[in-house]
Amino acid sequence: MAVPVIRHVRASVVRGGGADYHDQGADHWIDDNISTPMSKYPQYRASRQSFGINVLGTLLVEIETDTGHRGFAVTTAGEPGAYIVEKHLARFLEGRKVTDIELMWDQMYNATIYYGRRGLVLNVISGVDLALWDLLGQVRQEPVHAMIGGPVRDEITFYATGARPDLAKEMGFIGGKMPLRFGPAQGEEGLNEAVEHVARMREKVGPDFWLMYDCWMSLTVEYATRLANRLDPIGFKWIEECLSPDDYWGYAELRKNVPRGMLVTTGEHEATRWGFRMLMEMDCCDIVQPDVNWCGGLTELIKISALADAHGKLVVPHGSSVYSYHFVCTRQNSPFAEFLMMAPKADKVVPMFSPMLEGEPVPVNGKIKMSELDKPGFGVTLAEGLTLERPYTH
Ligand SMILES: C[C@H](O)[C@H](O)CC(=O)C(=O)O
Ligand SMILES: [Mg+2]
Repeated sequence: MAVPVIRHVRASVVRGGGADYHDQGADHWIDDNISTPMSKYPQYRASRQSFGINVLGTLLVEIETDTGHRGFAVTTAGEPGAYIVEKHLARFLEGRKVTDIELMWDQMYNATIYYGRRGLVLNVISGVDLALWDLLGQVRQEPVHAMIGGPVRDEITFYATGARPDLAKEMGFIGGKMPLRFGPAQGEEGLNEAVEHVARMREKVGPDFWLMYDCWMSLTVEYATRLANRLDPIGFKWIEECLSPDDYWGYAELRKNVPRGMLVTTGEHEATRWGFRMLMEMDCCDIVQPDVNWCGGLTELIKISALADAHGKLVVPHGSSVYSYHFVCTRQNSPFAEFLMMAPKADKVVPMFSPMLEGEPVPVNGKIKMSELDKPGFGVTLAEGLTLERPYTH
């Protein structure tokens, strides 16, 4: 059988939620007084949108073959991402067989290395890579999970990230990860409030439900160590992304400092096998959290995961909806997954990439059954009625 050849690559921008899940309206828990590296500036403390967390928006990558097959994916990269796809990366796809994914990845990475390696460029490469996997699934009429080894369990178990772990418990999740609202910018009073908040939540959820803090790169080693020690007696599962992703040395120190049994997690803003190699060889954390939308896509996540397995680390990907679900179900060292609560008050389950995807599965009683993922590619289509803008062509 002749292998279909890629004919067209298109990149568009979509605003309002979707893969850029920080691009929400007013009064959303995800933008309400969260400790960040910008919290030291009072004018940027109350809202992450005030310093531009949502400037990029969602990038949509669509790929079409000479046989009329189509694949697509969304990621966070917006208009600059669209430029990179159209003006730079499309050349490595058009004319290639749909099965040449490894080769296309290698060319995209090496051709952008002089201005890329991580951040925006890797978000874009991830988006293209995921669209290629979706396309291959459409051509073969197979789910992505089946093409990367197949499921190792019947369902995926989730913890929830959001402002209301107490409600997440009622919805069947195994744990609740809260945004840290008070960090070094609020001094001792902030630290006390952060600890008291967990104590109040522990009262509501009982002794066994996991509680975690997402510190979104906003702490110092000294502050994170004190916070971890104060939280330990309350029962605390993990402390996440306490430091800048560049501070591998700080993470290594923090991991030694935290109380025995408390986990240190990080990696959502790390990219490629080489970035994760640093985290693992320096023993920076217990769980790595690559975001398949940002770390280099599925092609790279498979390598990161193998590296993590060899280092005895769990891989619990950050967010990323179906792109993460199709991976997590295939790996023994990814025993559970994250679900980001995108309802503004975190009081109900809505699809993580709302309102962009049709057919996006959601956890029911904290679980998604494998049968939900048994559709070609990533099993989703673009929602109807979206406003797509294609700012560049090639
Ligand atoms: C809640 C966090 O600040 C961030 O918005 C999401 C994240 O880091 C995570 O889900 O993990
Ligand atoms: Mg996080």
